[in-house]
Amino acid sequence: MQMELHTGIDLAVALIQQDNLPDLLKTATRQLENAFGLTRCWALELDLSGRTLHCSDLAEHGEFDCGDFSHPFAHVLQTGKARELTRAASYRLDHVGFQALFEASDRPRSLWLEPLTGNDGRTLGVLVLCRDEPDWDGITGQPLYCGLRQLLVHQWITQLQSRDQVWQRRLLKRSLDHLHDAETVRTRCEQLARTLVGNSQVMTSLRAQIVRAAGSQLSVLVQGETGCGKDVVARGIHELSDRADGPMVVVNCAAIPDTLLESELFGHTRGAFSGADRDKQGLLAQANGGTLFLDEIGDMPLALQSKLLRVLESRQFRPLGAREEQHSDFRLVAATHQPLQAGIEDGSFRRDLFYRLSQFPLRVTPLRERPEDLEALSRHFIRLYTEREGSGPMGISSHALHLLAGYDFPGNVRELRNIIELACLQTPGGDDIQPEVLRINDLFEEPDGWTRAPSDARDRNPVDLPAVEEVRDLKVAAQAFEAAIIRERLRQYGGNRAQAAESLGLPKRTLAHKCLKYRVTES
Ligand SMILES: Nc1ncnc2c1ncn2[C@@H]1O[C@H](COP(=O)(O)OP(=O)(O)OP(=O)(O)O)[C@@H](O)[C@H]1O
Repeated sequence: MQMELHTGIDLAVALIQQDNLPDLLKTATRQLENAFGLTRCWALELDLSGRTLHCSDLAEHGEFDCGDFSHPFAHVLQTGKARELTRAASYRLDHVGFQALFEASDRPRSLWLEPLTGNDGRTLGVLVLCRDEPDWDGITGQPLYCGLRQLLVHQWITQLQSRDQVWQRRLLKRSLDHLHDAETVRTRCEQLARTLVGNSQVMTSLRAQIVRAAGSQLSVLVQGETGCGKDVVARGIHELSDRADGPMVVVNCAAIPDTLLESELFGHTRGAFSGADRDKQGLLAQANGGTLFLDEIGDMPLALQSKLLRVLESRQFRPLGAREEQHSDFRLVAATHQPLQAGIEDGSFRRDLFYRLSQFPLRVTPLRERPEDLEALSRHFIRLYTEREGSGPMGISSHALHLLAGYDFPGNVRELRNIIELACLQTPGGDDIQPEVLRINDLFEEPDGWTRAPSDARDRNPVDLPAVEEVRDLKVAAQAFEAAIIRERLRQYGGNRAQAAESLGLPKRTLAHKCLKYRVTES
C-alpha cells in the first residue's frame, strides 16, 4: 500500500510537470505501460474539428476518421463506453491505421479502448491499453489507475485550455496587427491625397499601391502620359518610404545630353576626360541612403542602359577614370511617358533593364479617363494659387466644370493646372471661376500676336516670341515656343519628319514624341 502510494505520487508529479500536450500524453502512456505491465499504451487525441483522432506516436497512418466505422475507435467515441477488443477480432479489422497500431503494439492478446471525456462533457480522445494477460476489470478498478486516469484528464483539459488561450492571443494579435496595418495604409493614403489629388477609383487605388511600393525596396517604374503626375508619384514613394530622411536625387535623362549623362550619374575623377579639372561625385553616389528618380528613362542611351543594369544588380559602380568601385545604397524609381514596349521592340531599350526597373510597376491614368478628378484637382490648384498670391477665386462654377469635362487634356494635369491658374488671374477674388475665363485649347495654338507678324518678317523669323513681360510660366512659354518651331519646320519640309528632325538636330524619335506631346501634325 505504502509502495503504491509512493508510485502514485511519483507518477502524479511527473504528469503535473509536463507543460505541453504531446509530452503529457507521452509521459502518461509510458507510466501506464510501466505501472500495469502493458505491452503498449496509446493516447489518441481528438482534433479541434472533432472529426479526426490523431495518434502522434504512430509514424504513419496515425489519423483515424471518426466517421469511419471500419476501425474500433469510432464505435468507442460514438457510444462513449469502454470496450475490450481481442486479438482475433483485431486481425479481422482491415483498417490500415488500426493494423499499423496493432502491429506496433506487438499484436497483444487484448486491447482495452477507453474514451476520455472531461467534466464539461468535452471529448478528449481515446486511451488504448494493450496487454497479453487481459484482466481489464482488475486494472481499471484499481485506485492507482483511476487516480492516474483522472489526473491525465485534468491535465489534458488544462493543456487544451492554455493552448486555446495561446491561439486566442495569437488570433487577437493577428487581427490587431491587421487593423494596425490597415490603419497605417489608410493614414498614409490620406497623407498622400494632399499632394496626389483625386477621388476617382483609379487614383484611390494608385495611392494604395504607392503606399505599398513605398514600404518595399523594389524598383518602381511609373508609366503614364506627359503631365499626368508621374513626378508627384515618385515623390510620394520617397516621402512615404523609410528613406524619407535621405536624399531624393532627380535626374531627367532627356534633359542631359547623352555625352554628359554618364559622368553626371557615375561621377568622374580629375583628368578622366578633357575638361574634368577636378573630382566630381556622381548622382548615384549622392543618392546613397535615399531615392534615385530617373525621369524619362526611355531616353537613356543604350550603352548607359547596360551600365545602369549592372549597378542595379550590385549597387556597385565605378566613376569615370576611377580605379576603385564605389557602393551606393539607393532605391530606384524610374518614370517614362513613352511606351517602353515599343522601344524594346525597335531595339532602343533593353528588355532585361525593363524587367529590372518594373519590379513594382505603376501606371498613372490620363486625366481624360478620370473626369471625376477634375473638380478636386481644380479646387486644389485654386487653393495653391490663393496661398501663393494671397487672394484668388472662391471656387469653380458647375458650368465651368462641365466645360472642362468635355475637354480631353492632352497635357493632362499640367495643362489643367495652367488653365486654372490663368482663370484664377482673370477671376475677381472671392468669385467662382466661370466658363468664359477657361482658355481651353489655347496652349498650343499660336497666339494672335505671333501669327499677325508680317509675312516677310515671318520668313526671316517665323516664330516671334511673345513679349517677355507677358510670360507667366516659363515652362509653358518654352513648350509653346518649341511647339511653334516644330510646326513651322514641318511646314517648311512639307511634313517630312526625318528632314525636319535633322534640320533641328533631333533624333527622329524625339521629334515624333514632341509632335505627340504638343499635338503637332504634319498638315
Ligand atoms: N494628382 C495630382 N494632384 C495634384 N497635382 C498634380 C497631380 N498630378 C499632377 N499634378 C501636377 O501637375 C503638374 C505635372 O505633374 P508631373 O510633373 O508630376 O507630371 P509628369 O507625368 O511627371 O510629367 P512629364 O511626363 O512631363 O514629366 C505638376 O504641377 C504636378 O504638381
